Amino acid sequence: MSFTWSMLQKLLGYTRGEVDWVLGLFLVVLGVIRVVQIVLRDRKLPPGPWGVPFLGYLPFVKTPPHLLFQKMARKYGPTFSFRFGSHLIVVLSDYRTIRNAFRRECFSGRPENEISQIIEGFGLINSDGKLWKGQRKFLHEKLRNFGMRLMGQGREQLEARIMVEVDEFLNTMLINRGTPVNLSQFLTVNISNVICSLLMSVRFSRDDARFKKFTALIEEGFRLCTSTGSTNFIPSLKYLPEIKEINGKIQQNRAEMASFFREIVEEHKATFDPSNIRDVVDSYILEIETAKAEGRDEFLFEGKDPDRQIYQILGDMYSAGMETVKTAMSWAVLYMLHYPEVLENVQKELDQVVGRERLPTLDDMPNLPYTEATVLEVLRRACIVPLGTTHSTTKEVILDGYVIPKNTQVMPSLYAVSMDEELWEDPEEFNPSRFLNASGAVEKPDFWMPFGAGRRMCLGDTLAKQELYLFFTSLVHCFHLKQVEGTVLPDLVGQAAVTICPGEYELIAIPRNDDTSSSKKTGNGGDCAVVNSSALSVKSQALLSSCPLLERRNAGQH
Ligand code: HEM
Repeated sequence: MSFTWSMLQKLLGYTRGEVDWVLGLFLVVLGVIRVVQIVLRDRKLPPGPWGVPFLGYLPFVKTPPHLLFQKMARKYGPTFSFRFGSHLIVVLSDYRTIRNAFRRECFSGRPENEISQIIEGFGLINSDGKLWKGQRKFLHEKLRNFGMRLMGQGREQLEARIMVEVDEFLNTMLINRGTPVNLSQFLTVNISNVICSLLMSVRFSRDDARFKKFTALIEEGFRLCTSTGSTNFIPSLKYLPEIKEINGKIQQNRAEMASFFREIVEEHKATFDPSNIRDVVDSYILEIETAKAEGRDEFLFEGKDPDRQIYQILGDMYSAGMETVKTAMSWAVLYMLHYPEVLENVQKELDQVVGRERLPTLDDMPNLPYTEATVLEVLRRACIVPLGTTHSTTKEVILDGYVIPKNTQVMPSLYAVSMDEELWEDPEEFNPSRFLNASGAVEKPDFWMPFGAGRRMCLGDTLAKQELYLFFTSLVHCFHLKQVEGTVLPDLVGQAAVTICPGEYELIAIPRNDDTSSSKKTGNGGDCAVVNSSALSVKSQALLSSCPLLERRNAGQH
């Protein structure tokens, strides 16, 4: 150091004190220029709090982020910004702004972070650009072919698939009638089976060791990724030994998931018949073959390993489509226990429209406005995915007069929208009638958006709505639902992570036909004409026998 000083002194012909002074001034000027640059740049950003150097606003996050962001929107306005570590975050809380922004391609990127580096751009949820666009279009089209559509041909195919699981779920409830049950545990296998059968023609039984392993891996994956969330904002944390260890476990967890999916894909390849496309895996195998034959495999996967892409798609669709629907169902039942008068109204409507001899179908939905409104209200009030997914800007953009730089993380505060007092009267209140107009028909406003909006809106919203409707209506049509005496129900605030889940609870289900004279004996020794609907069994059997993969696992060979 002293060598540098003396060199400088000699070179410039100044004294030591003068060099110190000039250098000091130079550093101050640099500092001032940087501050002015930041102020000028940030002046065009949406307003927001400052935070502290290096960590930004992270140390101030003491409440669940969706609640904090709702408060911040009241203080800074519906579009605000702050820094988490080195990342600039913009939160949108106004439904018009969310819709306007997310319909633009420049808001459809995904942030670069630890997880995206591990995933390496595979799959759908964490990919972006041309690859994401191609995958989303392809999956959207294939899922529609498998009946994921609101109207028209093919819808009954998906309905039959869901009803196979509803049937089994109701029978499990029947076996356990009159005793306290944890609904969420019973739902896991049947909701998993809907998405697994659609994706890869796999159905598990509750006690299947592979199912237990599979769900344990998914749950562990979620937990591990959440525990390293801070590295997404402060990347240097990844060098800490604990974080290194967790990242190693994430890699190991992913390798085990990949070997599970590899087995499924190899089995599909061995039994593949292009004239009988059974599921999403078959659709991919066919598309890859065709693309290769036509020399356009580059277009489909941008040169990436096609099998790895299928594994990631299966993992993405399963993790996005299983926990969310199960959580929505658990909320729906918890709301019914908190609001028994709503449950009674739903049951009355079902009795009048559907009758006591069969289960509700999708075709009944237009004639069940109060029931449909109840499902809409559960999705609004529970707001299962409170902050949607994090988007990223692919270039500098102007939104509502603000300049948002490239690579800014943009979060939709769906929770703030569903609890906005200017949009909803008494938003805290659970009130299905808010979705009914003066003539009693369902009216769904533009600001009902539990599935997000725009280009990256939920890909499974139709399936989710149909599953929720069929599981929920079938359950309440067949059973009285009661709180277990001497227990306290969980509150309606829930526990927040990526999704908001209700606390654990048990309930007692009593078959509704127990108290009518039209009871029939079921194979399980319970009394419930509706659960024993023979029309349902015919549909379910037809679906099961149409696909040997489904039939085999159902017969318990795995
Ligand atoms: C009640 C159930 C569900 C809710 C509340 C829900 C909600 C959401 C939300 C809010 C987003 C993010 C939208 C955004 O940030 O712009 C999303 C994305 C997504 N959802 Fe769902 N979802 C549900 C069920 C499902 C199901 C059943 C599937 C699959 C079959 C699914 C597949 C996806 C996928 C793949 C994405 C990411 C789309 C992309 O990145 O392009 N979701 N969902």
